[in-house]
Amino acid sequence: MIVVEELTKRYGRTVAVDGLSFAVRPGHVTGFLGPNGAGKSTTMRMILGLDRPTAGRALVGGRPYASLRRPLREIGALLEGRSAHPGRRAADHLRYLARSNDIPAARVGEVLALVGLQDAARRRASGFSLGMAQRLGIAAALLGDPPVLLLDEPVNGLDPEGVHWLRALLRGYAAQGRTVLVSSHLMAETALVADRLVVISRGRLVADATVAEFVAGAASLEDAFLKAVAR
Ligand SMILES: Nc1ncnc2c1ncn2[C@@H]1O[C@H](COP(=O)(O)OP(=O)(O)OP(=O)(O)O)[C@@H](O)[C@H]1O
Repeated sequence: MIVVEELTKRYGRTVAVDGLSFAVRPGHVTGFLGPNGAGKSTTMRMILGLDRPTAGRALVGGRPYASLRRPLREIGALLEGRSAHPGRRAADHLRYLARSNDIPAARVGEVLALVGLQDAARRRASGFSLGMAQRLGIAAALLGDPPVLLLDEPVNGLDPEGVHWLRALLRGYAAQGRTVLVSSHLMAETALVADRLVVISRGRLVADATVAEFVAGAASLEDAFLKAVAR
C-alpha cells in the first residue's frame, strides 16, 4: 500500500505538488494520470525518498521510504531515464543492487530471464536500446520480489511483445494481492492494464476512482481524461 498525505512540493515559485492525498491499495493496477507537468514524477520521487516534501508525507507499507532497511524488498521502482551506469554489465548492475538489499545473487538470473534479457546479461548498459534499458529497469524493480511496484512510463520504448508481456506481468502482480502504481500518457494502454485511477492536474487530485467510474458517461478513457483535466 502507498499512502500520500497532504503532500506538497514547491520549487521556488512553482508548486509542483499541492496538498495531494490518495491511497494506492493492494490487489489493483492503479494508473497514475495527469498532463505534462502535473506533478506525477515529483510525487513518485517523494514516495521513493528522492525528493523531500515541502509539506505532508508519503508512506510505503505504512513507513516513510527513508526508514526502510532493505527498500528493494518493500517497493520496486522504475523512474524515467536509464538507471544503470553505462559502463556496467546488466548482471553486475543487478548483482550490486541485490547485494545492498540482502537479496540472493541467484535472483539476478531469474529477473533477467523474466524480462527477456538473459542473453544480454554480460553486455554493458551503454549498448542497450531504449527498450532493453527499460527492461533492465523493470528487472531491477522486480529484484526484491516486492509487495509494491511503482513504475513511471514503463512501456516507453518497449516493442509490442514487451508491452503485452508487461501488461500481463502487472495484472498478475495485482492478482497476487500486490500494489501496482503505473504512470502513463497512453490512455488506451492504461485502459487495458489498470482497474483503478489516480488522476492529478496542476499538482492536485482530480480523481481517485475505478476506471469504470471515471469513464462512465464518456466515450473513452481519453475523452474522460481530457474533460477531467480541462476543468
Ligand atoms: N527539480 C525541479 N526544479 C524545478 N522545478 C521542477 C523540478 N522538478 C519538477 N519541476 C516542476 O514541477 C512541475 C511538475 O513536474 P513533474 O515532472 O512532476 O510532472 P509530470 O506530471 O511528471 O510531467 P510529465 O508528464 O511531463 O513527465 C513542473 O512544473 C516542473 O517544471
